Amino acid sequence: MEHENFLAVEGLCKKYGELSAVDDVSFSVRKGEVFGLLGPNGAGKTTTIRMLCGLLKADGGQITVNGVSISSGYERIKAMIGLCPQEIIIWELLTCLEQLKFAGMSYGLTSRAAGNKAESLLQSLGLRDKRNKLAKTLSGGMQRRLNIALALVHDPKLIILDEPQAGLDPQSRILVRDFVRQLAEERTVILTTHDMDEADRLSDRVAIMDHGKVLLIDTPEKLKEKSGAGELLQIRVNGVSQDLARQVLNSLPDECTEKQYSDGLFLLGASGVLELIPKVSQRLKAFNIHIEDMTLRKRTLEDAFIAVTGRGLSE
Ligand SMILES: Nc1ncnc2c1ncn2[C@@H]1O[C@H](COP(=O)(O)OP(=O)(O)OP(=O)(O)O)[C@@H](O)[C@H]1O
Repeated sequence: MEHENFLAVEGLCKKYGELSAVDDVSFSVRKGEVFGLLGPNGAGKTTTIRMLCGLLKADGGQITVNGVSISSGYERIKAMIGLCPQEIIIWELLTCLEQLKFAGMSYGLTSRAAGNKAESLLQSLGLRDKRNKLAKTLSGGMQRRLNIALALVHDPKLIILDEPQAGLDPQSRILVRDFVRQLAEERTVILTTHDMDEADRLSDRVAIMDHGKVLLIDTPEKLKEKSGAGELLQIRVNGVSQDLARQVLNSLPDECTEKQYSDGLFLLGASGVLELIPKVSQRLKAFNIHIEDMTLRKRTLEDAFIAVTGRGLSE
C-alpha cells in the first residue's frame, strides 16, 4: 500500500561543527507531486537530499518513505529511491546503452528487462541516436540527461534530482522539464534548484530554504501572492548612487507601498500600479535620472524570497 504522503520529514537537523547546515527542517511530499527545494547556494538543499537518500546520517529528526523510517528500515526502501546528483557521474568508456543496462542489472533486472528499460529511457531523454556512443563523446547537456537516466533504471517511486537543470542548454532544459513532469504522473519527484524560474515551472509546491531552514512552503502561485498584491513596476536607470536612490525612494508618492532599489533597478508596487507611472517618471526627471526601460511585470518566486529574507537569491 502506498501512503498519501510518500515522504515525510520531521525536525531534520545536520551540523558541520558550529554550522547548522540543516536546521529543524520539516515537510511532506504527496504521492505524484513535484516538490521543489529552492534556495541560494549554501541554503542546505543538497545536505537535505543527501539525508533523504540515506547517503548522510542526520543528527536529529525523522525521515519516512512510504511510511517506513529511513533510520530503521533503509534496506526495505532504498530500491524505491533514485538519486541524480549535482555532479555528472557516468562511465565515460561505456556506451550509453551499456551503462544503463549494466546499472539496471546491478539492481537485479534481467538482461532483457534492463535492455528494454535502457532503450525506453534513452528514447524519453532524447538520447536514442547516441545509444552506441561512448559517454565521453556526448555534449555536457547530453551527459546530464544520461545522468538522470541512470537514476531511473530501477523504476524508483521517489526520484530525487539535485539541480537537474544546471548546465543544460535551452533545448535540453525543455526536454528535461517535460520529462520531469511526465515522471510525476506515476511517481513522486523532489528537486533542488536555485533557479526560481525552473522551480516555478516545474514544481507543484515549493519549499523556500535559507541558512538551513525552511522559510515557506506552498504552491508557486500562493508563494508569489504572499510577496504582495498586483504587478510590479520595474524601472531600469543609469548612474544612480545609493544615496540618491534612497532620496528618490523616500520622495515617491504614498500610494507606492513597495519600494526597492538595487543594481540600477527601481522596483515599485502599489494597488493601482499603472497610475504610478506618470508620477514616478516626473519624480525621476526631477532628480535628473534617465529612465532606460520601464516594465510592468508579474511577481516571481524571487519576490517571495526577497519578501521573507530581505535579499535576492543570488546576493
Ligand atoms: N561536508 C561538509 N563539511 C562542512 N560543511 C559543509 C559540508 N557540506 C556542506 N557544508 C556546508 O553546509 C551548508 C549547506 O550546504 P549545501 O551543499 O547543503 O547547500 P545547497 O543549498 O545545496 O547549496 P548549493 O546550491 O551550492 O549546492 C553550506 O554552508 C556548506 O558550505
